[in-house]
Amino acid sequence: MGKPPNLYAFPGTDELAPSLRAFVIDAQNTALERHNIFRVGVSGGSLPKVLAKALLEKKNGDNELDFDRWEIFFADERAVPLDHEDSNYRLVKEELLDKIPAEMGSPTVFPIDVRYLDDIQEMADQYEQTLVKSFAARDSVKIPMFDLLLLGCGPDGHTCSLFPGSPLLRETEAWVLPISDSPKPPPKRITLSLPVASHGIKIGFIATGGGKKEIMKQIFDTEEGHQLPCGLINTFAQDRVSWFVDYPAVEGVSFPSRRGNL
Ligand SMILES: O=C(O)[C@H](O)[C@@H](O)[C@H](O)[C@H](O)COP(=O)(O)O
Repeated sequence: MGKPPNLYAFPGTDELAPSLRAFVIDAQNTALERHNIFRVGVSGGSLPKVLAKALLEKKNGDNELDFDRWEIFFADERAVPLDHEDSNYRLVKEELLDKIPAEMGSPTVFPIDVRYLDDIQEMADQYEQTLVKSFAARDSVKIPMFDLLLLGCGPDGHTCSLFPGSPLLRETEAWVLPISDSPKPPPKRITLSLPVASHGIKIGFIATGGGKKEIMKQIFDTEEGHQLPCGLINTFAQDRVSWFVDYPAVEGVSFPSRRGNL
């Protein structure tokens, strides 16, 4: 596997949160030094809640996070209105954005263009243009390199809306792809392509709960697991990847995890 990913295990999310916070702040500071902007891609699922715990629970003043210089993009999004219960934008807004105290600044957020709910290819193309404007305009890149991607892991090994065995995994050109038959509802979505998802300067996976232990064993302990979307990102991105998990999620996993702080 080359340089293996980092696997950090904690008793629960209360203990995981401070280390995830340190990881995010480190990525932020590196990005701000490098190009004065911090571009983050986030997924839906259980992640936004854990992220909010990591970022917002510090008491006694917080000058470590500079949200004014954050740009938040969606690693995947469901083709629904922004106030729909399935919307990842709505989830991130309610769990995190709405709770950021004014004195900590305010991120610039890039939701999908809901004029294209009935044409997800166009929605994906438009979202790619959104990325082009932020990334290529500044850095003239062939592929956007997010300063930080924060991703989840589904019980089948999917990440973003890249599902096991999907032809989307073979995409080499497009940055953003439409999917109309997602096995996890709702079916219509857009997602970052595998090359973009693998090119994050830092990539953090968050996986918690005993429901993840079987897939974690596959991803980390088997050859077949390396072909699953999460496993492919581990293989491509190597030690740029850090997993933040709780003990129930890695029960029975042989791959060495480090316990406690980074
Ligand atoms: O929009 C989505 O469906 C998510 O982006 C998806 O990729 C999620 O991250 C995983 O399914 C893990 O979800 P949990 O963390 O809730 O298990």
